[in-house]
Amino acid sequence: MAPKVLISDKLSEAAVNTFKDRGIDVDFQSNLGKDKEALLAAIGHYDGLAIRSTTKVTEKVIAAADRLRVIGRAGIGVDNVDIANATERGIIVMNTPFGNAITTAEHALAMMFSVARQIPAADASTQAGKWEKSRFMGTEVTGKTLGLVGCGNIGSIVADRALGLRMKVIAFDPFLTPERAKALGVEKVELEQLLPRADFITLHTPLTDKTRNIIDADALSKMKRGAFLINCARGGLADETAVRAALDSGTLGGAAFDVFVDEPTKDNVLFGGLNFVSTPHLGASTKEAQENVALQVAEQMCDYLLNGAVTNALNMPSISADEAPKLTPYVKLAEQLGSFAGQLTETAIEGIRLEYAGVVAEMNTNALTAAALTGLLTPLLQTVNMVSAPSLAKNRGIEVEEIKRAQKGAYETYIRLTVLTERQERSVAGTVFADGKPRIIQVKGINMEAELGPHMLYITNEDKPGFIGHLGTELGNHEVNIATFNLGRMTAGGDAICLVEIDEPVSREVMDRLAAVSHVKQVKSLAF
Ligand SMILES: NC(=O)c1ccc[n+]([C@@H]2O[C@H](COP(=O)([O-])OP(=O)(O)OC[C@H]3O[C@@H](n4cnc5c(N)ncnc54)[C@H](O)[C@@H]3O)[C@@H](O)[C@H]2O)c1
Ligand SMILES: O=C(O)[C@H](O)COP(=O)(O)O
Repeated sequence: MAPKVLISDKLSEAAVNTFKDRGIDVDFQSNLGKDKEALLAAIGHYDGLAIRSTTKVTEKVIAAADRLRVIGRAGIGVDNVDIANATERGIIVMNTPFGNAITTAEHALAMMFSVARQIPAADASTQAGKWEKSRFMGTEVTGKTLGLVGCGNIGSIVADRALGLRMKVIAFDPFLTPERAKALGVEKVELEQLLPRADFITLHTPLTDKTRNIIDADALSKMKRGAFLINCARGGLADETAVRAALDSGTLGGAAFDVFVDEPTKDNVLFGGLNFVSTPHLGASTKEAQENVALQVAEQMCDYLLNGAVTNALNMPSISADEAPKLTPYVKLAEQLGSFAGQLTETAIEGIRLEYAGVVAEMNTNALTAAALTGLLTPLLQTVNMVSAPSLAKNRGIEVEEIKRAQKGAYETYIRLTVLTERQERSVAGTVFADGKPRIIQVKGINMEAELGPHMLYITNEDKPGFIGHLGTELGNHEVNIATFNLGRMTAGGDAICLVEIDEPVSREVMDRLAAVSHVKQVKSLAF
């Protein structure tokens, strides 16, 4: 029986034709995604679900999706899909990371011109029969400074176009290397420098714990008076109430938002604000982009449903069926090493070195390097997987070096990952034990044997008596349960590292208490 796909959002007909041409049964119900009950009733009949951002693929939908094998997002953001649940159910979630980037960058620029020249208000006034020529005094963009917050796919296209408009472009993006910034023709700056310098600020980051409300009342107060703010990325990057206050007070000369905290938004605090321009999440809505993403997602879904090939999956490494059983624990190890190093690195990464020793050196190290890059980039990029990680790293100017050694050390086989930044080199190494579970065996040259759990504390300290007791008491006092505790030290009384697995993440307050424990140099919470 041919696989059956449901399209539950407004996708280009190009997707329907692709599915049909490749022999897949397709139901195109473009409004089904808006009707939760109807979606729940229907989903059990399909092997594939193709969506945009309207359909919410919740735990409930996934539970009802008995046959579902693949969810294809025709677009970039997958915030509307419960990926953890899909993964648990063995359902692949794939997206099309580049298909609508140009179109969205163009929308951000359209929004910039809209606020610079107050076009929507001038249009409404003119069509109302008024001729308010003196009311609408605009701002020329030539020679002005555009501040990008986020300089990935879309941000870098915005930068390119803005340079063509003879703007000066500055960018805040912790993952942007100086070389990449130079190649793009943008000046890499810190957020604190960007805020007071930019005449226009445009947001192009994913919504993460670090970027939520990145433009809050404090950030707005540091901006140039009368500057303009554009958000065509994700609702929640800017605090809507604070932006409204800044429009009312004149701190902001205007703001243009395509995306909102709650969507669809019918009654928003920003509506009616002075020189506030809005569009209903239209960033990706051009015929060209919609055709790109629809065609791409349909091809990817067909490849998977018909041949088992995996492209742009967010929750599955691309490994062939033969290799899978041997490689899987090492993929997990490589991803953990990357994630560990990525979470410890706070400056731009210039390169990484992967050393494969022993039996792992004979395996598909390309897949393992891709897994390490996935772990490394995941804290910063919205959608990264083993397929996209190597090219994303390359685009960002991250050099990747692989060294393979046949000889064994103390361990039969191990992987060491070294991150190279402007300031330093930092290594972390691990192995896979006979139980198939990865272990960390060395951090910054200090030996230890630690299994990584979902919530970890990484502590660097001086190896001095009393430290463990003090730390344990502090954790106990705050009801933090320790699952595992691992210590390693360079020399007796010298630098030491402590990796603690805890049952729940700890609060900022507890982190501050731990940082104050005697002999502690640094405390970080890590998530895996
Ligand atoms: N409005 C729309 O219709 C529309 C369309 C497409 C994409 N988007 C959204 O646009 C955003 C950007 O998409 P993209 O494809 O360019 O993503 P991307 O992953 O290519 O780029 C995101 C960039 O943000 C940077 N970043 C991450 N954390 C940061 C932080 N704390 N501070 C500063 N920079 C940080 C990353 O280093 C990366 O370079 C996403 O939120 C995406 O969902 C919106
Ligand atoms: O993440 C995306 O690709 C955009 O937000 C576009 O969303 P849409 O497909 O619902 O227009």
